Amino acid sequence: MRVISVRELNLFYGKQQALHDINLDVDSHAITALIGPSGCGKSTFLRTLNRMNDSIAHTKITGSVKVFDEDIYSPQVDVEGLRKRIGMVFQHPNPFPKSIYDNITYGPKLHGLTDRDQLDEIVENSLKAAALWEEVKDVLKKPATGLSGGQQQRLCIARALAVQPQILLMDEPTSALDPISTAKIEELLENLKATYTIVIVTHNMQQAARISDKTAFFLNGVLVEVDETSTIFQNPADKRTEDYITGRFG
Ligand SMILES: Nc1ncnc2c1ncn2[C@@H]1O[C@H](COP(=O)(O)OP(=O)(O)OP(=O)(O)O)[C@@H](O)[C@H]1O
Repeated sequence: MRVISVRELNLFYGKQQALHDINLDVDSHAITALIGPSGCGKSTFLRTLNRMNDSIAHTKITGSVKVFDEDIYSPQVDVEGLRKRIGMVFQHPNPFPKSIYDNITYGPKLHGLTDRDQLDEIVENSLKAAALWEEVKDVLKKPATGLSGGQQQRLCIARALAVQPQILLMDEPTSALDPISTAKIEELLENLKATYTIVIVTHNMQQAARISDKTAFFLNGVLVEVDETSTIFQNPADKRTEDYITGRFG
C-alpha cells in the first residue's frame, strides 16, 4: 500500500531552488532509502514529509505531499498532530537532559496522558521495540545523557515510538555511531518495518543496500531514479545512478 505520495514537489530556499519536480511514492511497512552526494537535497526532501521545513525562514514549496491521501500542506492540517503521526530521528542522538523514563514519557504527557500505569507500559513497550529495555530497565531514573551514543540513539528511536507514529523519518541515524551500534540499529530497523513505514537518509551506500527495500537516488535537487534496492545497485536505469553507486563521483 502507498503511504506517502509526492507529486511535482519544488522547494526554494529564498531564490535558490533545492528540489526540482520530485515525484515519489513510499510503500507501507517498507524501508525507503534516500541516497546521493552531499548537498543533493536528501535532508531537505525528508523534512518536507512532516513539514519540518516550516521552521526554516524563506522556504517556499509548490506541488503536493499526500500522507494517507491527505495533503499535508493544506491550511487545515494540524501540524502537531501530523508530527505525532510522522516521527523523526536525527543524525546526532539528542536526548533531553532528563531521565531515561522522562525522555520516553515526554511526548505522551504532552498529548495529555497522565495515568502512571499506562505511562509505565509505554516506557517498557517503547524501549523493548527499540531493543534497549534489557540494557536500561534497572536505571530508568538515571539521566539519559549517561548512556553511550548508540544507546542514546536507540532511546531517541524509543522516544519517537512512544507517541505511536505511523511513519518514521530518519536523517542519517547511524552516521555518528560506531560499527557495533550501527549494526544494532540496522537490525532494529529491519524489525520495526513490520509495524512502521520508514524513510531513511543515508550517506552509506552499503547501508542502503543492506536494509532498504526501495532506494531513491538524488542529484542536484533532482530525483534521478527510484526503484527496488536490488535494481538500483545491480541494474540502474540511469547512467548517473550507475556512476554514483560505482563510486565515480560523490
Ligand atoms: N536552511 C537552509 N537554508 C538555505 N539553504 C539550505 C538550507 N538547508 C539546505 N540548504 C541548501 O539546499 C541544498 C540541499 O541541502 P540538503 O541539506 O538537503 O542536502 P543533503 O543531500 O541532505 O546534504 P548532506 O548529505 O550533506 O546532508 C544545498 O545546496 C544546501 O546548501
